[in-house]
Amino acid sequence: MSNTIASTSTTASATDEPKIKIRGLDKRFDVSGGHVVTALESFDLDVPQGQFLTIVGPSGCGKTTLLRMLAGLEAATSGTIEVNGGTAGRPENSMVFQGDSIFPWMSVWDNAAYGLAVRGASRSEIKDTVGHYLDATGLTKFADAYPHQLSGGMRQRVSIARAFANDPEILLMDEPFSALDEQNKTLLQAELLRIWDESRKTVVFITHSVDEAVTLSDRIMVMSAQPGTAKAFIDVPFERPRDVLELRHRPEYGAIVYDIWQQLREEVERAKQQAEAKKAPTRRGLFRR
Ligand SMILES: Nc1ncnc2c1ncn2[C@@H]1O[C@H](COP(=O)(O)OP(=O)(O)OP(=O)(O)O)[C@@H](O)[C@H]1O
Repeated sequence: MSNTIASTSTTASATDEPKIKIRGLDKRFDVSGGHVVTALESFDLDVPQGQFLTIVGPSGCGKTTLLRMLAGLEAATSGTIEVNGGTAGRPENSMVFQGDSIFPWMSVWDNAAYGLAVRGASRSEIKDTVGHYLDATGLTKFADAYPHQLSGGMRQRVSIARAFANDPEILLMDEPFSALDEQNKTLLQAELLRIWDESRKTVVFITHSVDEAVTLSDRIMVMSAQPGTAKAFIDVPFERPRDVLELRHRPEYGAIVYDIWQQLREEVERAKQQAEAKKAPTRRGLFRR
Protein backbone atom coordinates (compact mmCIF):
# COMPACT_ATOMS: atom_id res chain seq x y z
CA MET A 1 0.00 0.00 0.00
CA SER A 2 1.29 3.44 -0.79
CA ASN A 3 1.80 6.32 1.56
CA THR A 4 -1.17 8.53 2.22
CA ILE A 5 -0.45 12.04 3.39
CA ALA A 6 -3.77 13.79 3.26
CA SER A 7 -4.50 17.43 3.90
CA THR A 8 -8.04 18.44 4.67
CA SER A 9 -9.41 21.93 4.49
CA THR A 10 -11.58 21.68 7.61
CA THR A 11 -10.18 23.49 10.61
CA ALA A 12 -9.04 21.27 13.43
CA SER A 13 -10.84 23.30 16.08
CA ALA A 14 -14.12 23.24 14.17
CA THR A 15 -14.14 19.48 13.94
CA ASP A 16 -12.15 18.64 17.06
CA GLU A 17 -9.97 16.58 14.77
CA PRO A 18 -6.35 16.35 15.83
CA LYS A 19 -4.01 18.47 13.75
CA ILE A 20 -1.95 15.38 12.96
CA LYS A 21 -3.54 11.96 12.81
CA ILE A 22 -1.42 8.89 12.10
CA ARG A 23 -2.93 5.44 11.84
CA GLY A 24 -1.37 2.03 11.39
CA LEU A 25 1.89 3.42 10.02
CA ASP A 26 4.47 0.86 8.97
CA LYS A 27 7.85 1.68 7.48
CA ARG A 28 10.20 -1.00 6.22
CA PHE A 29 13.48 -0.42 4.45
CA ASP A 30 14.93 -3.02 2.09
CA VAL A 31 18.63 -3.09 2.80
CA SER A 32 21.48 -4.97 1.15
CA GLY A 33 21.56 -8.76 1.29
CA GLY A 34 17.79 -9.05 1.13
CA HIS A 35 17.40 -7.82 4.71
CA VAL A 36 14.50 -5.71 5.80
CA VAL A 37 14.67 -3.09 8.56
CA THR A 38 11.31 -2.44 10.17
CA ALA A 39 11.69 1.13 11.38
CA LEU A 40 8.08 1.70 12.44
CA GLU A 41 5.31 -0.77 13.05
CA SER A 42 1.57 -0.24 13.62
CA PHE A 43 2.28 3.31 14.66
CA ASP A 44 -0.66 5.49 15.75
CA LEU A 45 -0.48 9.09 16.91
CA ASP A 46 -2.79 12.07 17.41
CA VAL A 47 -1.32 15.53 17.91
CA PRO A 48 -3.88 18.21 18.85
CA GLN A 49 -3.79 21.63 17.23
CA GLY A 50 -1.23 23.87 18.91
CA GLN A 51 0.49 21.14 20.90
CA PHE A 52 4.27 21.07 21.34
CA LEU A 53 4.98 17.35 21.17
CA THR A 54 8.46 16.02 21.72
CA ILE A 55 9.63 12.55 20.79
CA VAL A 56 12.36 10.79 22.72
CA GLY A 57 13.54 7.26 22.10
CA PRO A 58 16.65 5.18 21.70
CA SER A 59 18.89 5.52 18.70
CA GLY A 60 17.45 3.82 15.63
CA CYS A 61 13.86 3.63 16.90
CA GLY A 62 12.54 5.54 13.90
CA LYS A 63 12.20 9.15 15.14
CA THR A 64 13.76 10.77 12.06
CA THR A 65 11.96 8.36 9.76
CA LEU A 66 8.67 9.41 11.31
CA LEU A 67 9.48 13.10 10.92
CA ARG A 68 10.56 12.61 7.32
CA MET A 69 7.29 10.87 6.59
CA LEU A 70 5.40 13.75 8.23
CA ALA A 71 7.34 16.12 5.98
CA GLY A 72 6.43 14.04 2.92
CA LEU A 73 10.11 13.23 2.29
CA GLU A 74 9.67 9.51 2.80
CA ALA A 75 6.84 7.21 1.72
CA ALA A 76 5.17 4.90 4.22
CA THR A 77 5.03 1.16 3.56
CA SER A 78 1.44 1.22 4.78
CA GLY A 79 -0.83 3.34 6.94
CA THR A 80 -2.02 6.92 6.81
CA ILE A 81 -0.84 10.37 7.88
CA GLU A 82 -3.33 13.24 7.91
CA VAL A 83 -2.56 16.88 8.57
CA ASN A 84 -5.86 18.66 9.16
CA GLY A 85 -6.82 22.27 8.67
CA GLY A 86 -4.73 23.23 5.66
CA THR A 87 -5.08 26.84 4.53
CA ALA A 88 -4.69 27.67 0.87
CA GLY A 89 -1.37 29.37 0.16
CA ARG A 90 0.31 28.20 3.36
CA PRO A 91 2.86 25.41 3.37
CA GLU A 92 1.99 22.24 5.23
CA ASN A 93 5.25 22.03 7.12
CA SER A 94 8.64 23.57 7.74
CA MET A 95 11.55 21.52 8.97
CA VAL A 96 14.54 22.46 11.09
CA PHE A 97 17.38 19.94 11.19
CA GLN A 98 20.32 19.34 13.45
CA GLY A 99 22.93 20.44 10.94
CA ASP A 100 22.82 23.40 8.66
CA SER A 101 19.47 23.52 6.96
CA ILE A 102 19.93 26.99 5.49
CA PHE A 103 21.28 27.86 2.06
CA PRO A 104 24.98 28.76 2.28
CA TRP A 105 24.81 30.98 -0.80
CA MET A 106 22.01 33.17 0.54
CA SER A 107 22.21 36.00 3.06
CA VAL A 108 20.44 35.70 6.39
CA TRP A 109 17.60 37.88 5.10
CA ASP A 110 17.19 35.86 1.90
CA ASN A 111 17.25 32.58 3.80
CA ALA A 112 14.49 33.78 6.12
CA ALA A 113 12.50 35.22 3.20
CA TYR A 114 12.89 32.16 0.96
CA GLY A 115 9.62 30.34 1.73
CA LEU A 116 7.53 33.49 1.52
CA ALA A 117 9.18 34.58 -1.73
CA VAL A 118 8.69 31.16 -3.34
CA ARG A 119 4.98 31.27 -2.70
CA GLY A 120 4.68 34.79 -4.05
CA ALA A 121 4.11 36.82 -0.88
CA SER A 122 4.04 40.58 -1.39
CA ARG A 123 7.15 42.67 -0.73
CA SER A 124 5.54 44.34 2.26
CA GLU A 125 4.52 40.98 3.78
CA ILE A 126 8.04 39.66 3.34
CA LYS A 127 9.51 42.84 4.82
CA ASP A 128 7.23 42.75 7.87
CA THR A 129 7.42 39.02 8.52
CA VAL A 130 11.13 38.55 7.96
CA GLY A 131 11.88 41.76 9.87
CA HIS A 132 9.81 40.47 12.78
CA TYR A 133 11.47 37.04 12.98
CA LEU A 134 15.01 38.36 12.51
CA ASP A 135 14.29 40.75 15.34
CA ALA A 136 12.84 37.94 17.50
CA THR A 137 15.94 35.82 16.94
CA GLY A 138 18.39 38.70 17.47
CA LEU A 139 19.58 38.60 13.85
CA THR A 140 18.56 42.03 12.58
CA LYS A 141 22.15 43.25 12.56
CA PHE A 142 23.22 40.19 10.59
CA ALA A 143 20.57 40.40 7.88
CA ASP A 144 23.22 40.85 5.16
CA ALA A 145 25.65 38.27 6.52
CA TYR A 146 26.16 34.88 4.92
CA PRO A 147 25.96 31.57 6.85
CA HIS A 148 29.75 31.01 6.82
CA GLN A 149 30.12 34.30 8.71
CA LEU A 150 27.88 33.10 11.55
CA SER A 151 28.35 30.82 14.56
CA GLY A 152 26.49 27.50 14.77
CA GLY A 153 23.97 29.01 17.20
CA MET A 154 23.29 31.92 14.87
CA ARG A 155 22.82 29.58 11.91
CA GLN A 156 20.22 27.64 13.91
CA ARG A 157 18.53 30.96 14.70
CA VAL A 158 18.29 31.61 10.96
CA SER A 159 16.70 28.17 10.51
CA ILE A 160 14.18 28.95 13.22
CA ALA A 161 13.42 32.41 11.81
CA ARG A 162 12.93 30.89 8.38
CA ALA A 163 10.67 28.12 9.68
CA PHE A 164 8.38 30.53 11.54
CA ALA A 165 8.41 33.15 8.77
CA ASN A 166 7.21 30.44 6.42
CA ASP A 167 4.03 30.19 8.55
CA PRO A 168 3.51 26.45 8.06
CA GLU A 169 0.63 24.34 9.38
CA ILE A 170 3.08 22.27 11.42
CA LEU A 171 6.69 22.68 12.47
CA LEU A 172 9.00 19.68 12.41
CA MET A 173 12.27 19.92 14.33
CA ASP A 174 14.87 17.14 14.32
CA GLU A 175 17.41 17.66 17.13
CA PRO A 176 17.86 21.31 16.14
CA PHE A 177 20.07 22.17 19.13
CA SER A 178 22.04 18.97 19.59
CA ALA A 179 25.24 20.34 18.00
CA LEU A 180 25.27 23.44 20.21
CA ASP A 181 27.10 23.98 23.48
CA GLU A 182 25.10 24.04 26.71
CA GLN A 183 24.89 27.83 26.96
CA ASN A 184 23.74 28.34 23.40
CA LYS A 185 21.31 25.46 23.74
CA THR A 186 19.65 27.02 26.78
CA LEU A 187 19.46 30.43 25.09
CA LEU A 188 17.94 28.97 21.96
CA GLN A 189 15.43 26.89 23.88
CA ALA A 190 14.22 30.05 25.60
CA GLU A 191 14.08 31.91 22.27
CA LEU A 192 12.21 29.10 20.60
CA LEU A 193 9.61 29.07 23.37
CA ARG A 194 9.20 32.84 23.20
CA ILE A 195 8.68 32.81 19.43
CA TRP A 196 6.46 29.75 19.55
CA ASP A 197 4.26 31.42 22.20
CA GLU A 198 3.24 34.06 19.64
CA SER A 199 1.73 31.54 17.24
CA ARG A 200 1.36 28.27 19.21
CA LYS A 201 1.89 26.24 16.09
CA THR A 202 1.67 22.48 16.26
CA VAL A 203 5.25 21.26 16.73
CA VAL A 204 6.79 17.81 16.52
CA PHE A 205 10.27 18.01 17.99
CA ILE A 206 12.89 15.26 18.30
CA THR A 207 15.58 15.25 20.93
CA HIS A 208 17.92 12.91 22.78
CA SER A 209 17.84 15.25 25.77
CA VAL A 210 15.19 14.43 28.35
CA ASP A 211 15.79 17.86 29.95
CA GLU A 212 15.14 19.60 26.66
CA ALA A 213 11.96 17.57 26.15
CA VAL A 214 10.58 18.55 29.56
CA THR A 215 11.61 22.19 29.16
CA LEU A 216 9.89 22.67 25.82
CA SER A 217 6.93 20.36 25.55
CA ASP A 218 3.27 20.04 26.37
CA ARG A 219 3.50 16.29 25.88
CA ILE A 220 6.33 13.82 25.44
CA MET A 221 6.14 10.56 23.54
CA VAL A 222 8.62 7.87 24.50
CA MET A 223 9.24 5.49 21.64
CA SER A 224 10.12 1.82 21.95
CA ALA A 225 13.32 0.40 20.51
CA GLN A 226 13.09 -0.77 16.91
CA PRO A 227 10.54 -1.31 15.51
CA GLY A 228 9.38 2.04 16.82
CA THR A 229 5.99 2.30 18.45
CA ALA A 230 4.59 4.80 20.95
CA LYS A 231 5.51 3.29 24.32
CA ALA A 232 4.31 6.04 26.68
CA PHE A 233 2.96 9.59 26.72
CA ILE A 234 3.87 11.99 29.48
CA ASP A 235 2.06 15.30 29.95
CA VAL A 236 4.16 18.25 31.02
CA PRO A 237 1.92 20.40 33.22
CA PHE A 238 4.05 23.57 33.47
CA GLU A 239 2.34 26.87 32.65
CA ARG A 240 3.28 29.03 29.69
CA PRO A 241 5.12 31.20 29.07
CA ARG A 242 7.90 29.29 30.77
CA ASP A 243 11.10 30.47 32.33
CA VAL A 244 13.57 27.85 31.12
CA LEU A 245 15.99 28.26 34.04
CA GLU A 246 13.44 28.65 36.81
CA LEU A 247 11.64 25.51 35.63
CA ARG A 248 14.69 23.36 36.32
CA HIS A 249 14.63 24.22 40.01
CA ARG A 250 11.19 22.81 40.57
CA PRO A 251 10.77 19.44 42.28
CA GLU A 252 8.05 18.47 39.74
CA TYR A 253 10.60 19.02 36.96
CA GLY A 254 12.92 16.41 38.45
CA ALA A 255 10.01 14.02 38.94
CA ILE A 256 9.01 14.22 35.27
CA VAL A 257 12.61 13.78 34.10
CA TYR A 258 12.85 10.69 36.32
CA ASP A 259 9.56 9.33 35.02
CA ILE A 260 10.72 9.63 31.41
CA TRP A 261 14.05 8.01 32.18
CA GLN A 262 12.21 5.08 33.77
CA GLN A 263 10.30 4.60 30.52
CA LEU A 264 13.36 5.10 28.36
CA ARG A 265 15.89 2.96 30.22
CA GLU A 266 14.45 -0.39 29.13
CA GLU A 267 14.24 0.74 25.49
CA VAL A 268 17.78 2.12 25.45
CA GLU A 269 18.97 -1.21 26.85
CA ARG A 270 17.00 -3.12 24.20
CA ALA A 271 18.39 -0.89 21.42
CA LYS A 272 21.90 -1.55 22.71
CA GLN A 273 21.32 -5.29 22.60
CA GLN A 274 19.94 -5.01 19.07
CA ALA A 275 23.05 -3.08 18.00
CA GLU A 276 25.34 -5.67 19.65
CA ALA A 277 23.48 -8.49 17.88
CA LYS A 278 23.97 -6.74 14.54
CA LYS A 279 27.68 -6.38 15.23
CA ALA A 280 28.13 -10.07 16.14
CA PRO A 281 30.13 -11.94 13.45
CA THR A 282 28.00 -14.13 11.25
CA ARG A 283 30.90 -16.21 9.84
CA ARG A 284 34.39 -17.22 10.80
CA GLY A 285 37.34 -14.97 10.10
CA LEU A 286 40.21 -15.70 7.72
CA PHE A 287 42.42 -17.64 10.12
CA ARG A 288 41.91 -20.72 12.21
CA ARG A 289 41.58 -20.13 15.91
N1 LIG B 1 17.14 5.09 3.91
C1 LIG B 1 17.31 4.08 4.75
N2 LIG B 1 17.65 2.85 4.31
C2 LIG B 1 17.78 1.80 5.13
N3 LIG B 1 17.56 1.88 6.46
C3 LIG B 1 17.21 3.06 6.96
C4 LIG B 1 17.06 4.23 6.15
N4 LIG B 1 16.69 5.27 6.94
C5 LIG B 1 16.61 4.78 8.18
N5 LIG B 1 16.93 3.47 8.20
C6 LIG B 1 16.94 2.60 9.37
O1 LIG B 1 15.70 2.74 10.05
C7 LIG B 1 15.90 2.72 11.45
C8 LIG B 1 15.35 4.00 12.05
O2 LIG B 1 16.20 5.07 11.66
P1 LIG B 1 15.97 6.56 12.17
O3 LIG B 1 17.05 7.38 11.60
O4 LIG B 1 14.58 6.95 11.90
O5 LIG B 1 16.17 6.37 13.75
P2 LIG B 1 16.29 7.49 14.87
O6 LIG B 1 15.40 7.07 15.99
O7 LIG B 1 16.06 8.83 14.28
O8 LIG B 1 17.82 7.32 15.29
P3 LIG B 1 18.85 8.37 15.94
O9 LIG B 1 18.29 8.72 17.28
O10 LIG B 1 20.12 7.59 16.04
O11 LIG B 1 18.94 9.55 15.01
C9 LIG B 1 17.40 2.52 11.68
O12 LIG B 1 17.67 1.14 11.84
C10 LIG B 1 18.02 3.00 10.38
O13 LIG B 1 19.23 2.35 10.11
